[in-house]
Amino acid sequence: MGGKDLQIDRVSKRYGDVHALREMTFDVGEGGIFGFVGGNGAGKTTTMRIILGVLAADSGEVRWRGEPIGLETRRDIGYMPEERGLYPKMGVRDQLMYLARLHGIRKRAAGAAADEWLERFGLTERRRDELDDLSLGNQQKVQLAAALIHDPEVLVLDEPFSGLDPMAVDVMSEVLRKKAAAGVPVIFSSHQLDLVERLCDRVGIVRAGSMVACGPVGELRDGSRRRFEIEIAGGPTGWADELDGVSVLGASGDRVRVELAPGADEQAVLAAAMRSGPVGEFVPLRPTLAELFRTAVNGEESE
Ligand SMILES: Nc1ncnc2c1ncn2[C@@H]1O[C@H](COP(=O)(O)OP(=O)(O)OP(=O)(O)O)[C@@H](O)[C@H]1O
Repeated sequence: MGGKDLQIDRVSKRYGDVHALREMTFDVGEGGIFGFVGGNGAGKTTTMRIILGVLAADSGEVRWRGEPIGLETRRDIGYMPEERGLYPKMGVRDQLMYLARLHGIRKRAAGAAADEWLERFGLTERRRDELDDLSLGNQQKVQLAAALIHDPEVLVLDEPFSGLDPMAVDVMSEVLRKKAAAGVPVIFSSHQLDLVERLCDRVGIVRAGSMVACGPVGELRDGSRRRFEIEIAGGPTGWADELDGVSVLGASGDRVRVELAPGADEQAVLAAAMRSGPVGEFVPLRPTLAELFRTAVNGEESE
């Protein structure tokens, strides 16, 4: 996996009194899928628009492979804007071809690319239909095809999964995985946290225009806190109460849930458990992305 291909460096943006972005900072490397999550109005769309250059930042910089991103590179980005923006009354294949031609692709190659993407999204039968006549999910697939038609070097997708049925989600996920595997950095925003957790190797959680947590999903889940559930047959009580660096969160039956302070040794906890009786289970309790999200966005600690 490559270096920091796309860097968003301390980007700030105000709309009048609204401070939409405050020093937004993150990067996406070659072959990575980056999930951009945050509550409504957190600043995801604004960030994506600034990456694309459809909106100017007040300060900060977007860099592509170390250089400030310019018009040429921006042309190589595949963008799926939140407001979608295809032509509702134009035939599906015609508009894909038109967009490919705008990117300088010759007619024959543009036709072949349009046909290929329509085939991959299962829309070959609908190629002559107006976009308007397609279901929402199928329109969404055409939008993604439009972002992909010129074989972009980067993909920036604003909520590409919203409104898709599970089958369409699978098709879309597969396309993003393949693109990432071919070295194309992919950034997408979503409110579907289970999907983000499944698909992304890194996530960024945004609150009020800033990045509040960013990294591989596994690391964020491991790093936020260390909790364990321990089962000892016979359910002795109080065995964990006096251990250094250990708080007991609760107990029921044979099980005790504990949280370790930073630096506390989990092996010492295991040894203490084993002295108290036969240990059936010693299980790390890792928060889900949804729990991390709630903690990061609300500042509330979830059990
Ligand atoms: N054109 C605009 N004029 C004024 N304020 C704006 C404009 N566009 C966005 N904002 C404000 O900037 C902030 C960030 O909005 P943005 O659309 O980037 O959030 P988002 O994370 O994409 O939200 P959502 O998940 O709801 O799509 C919000 O407070 C929003 O109201």
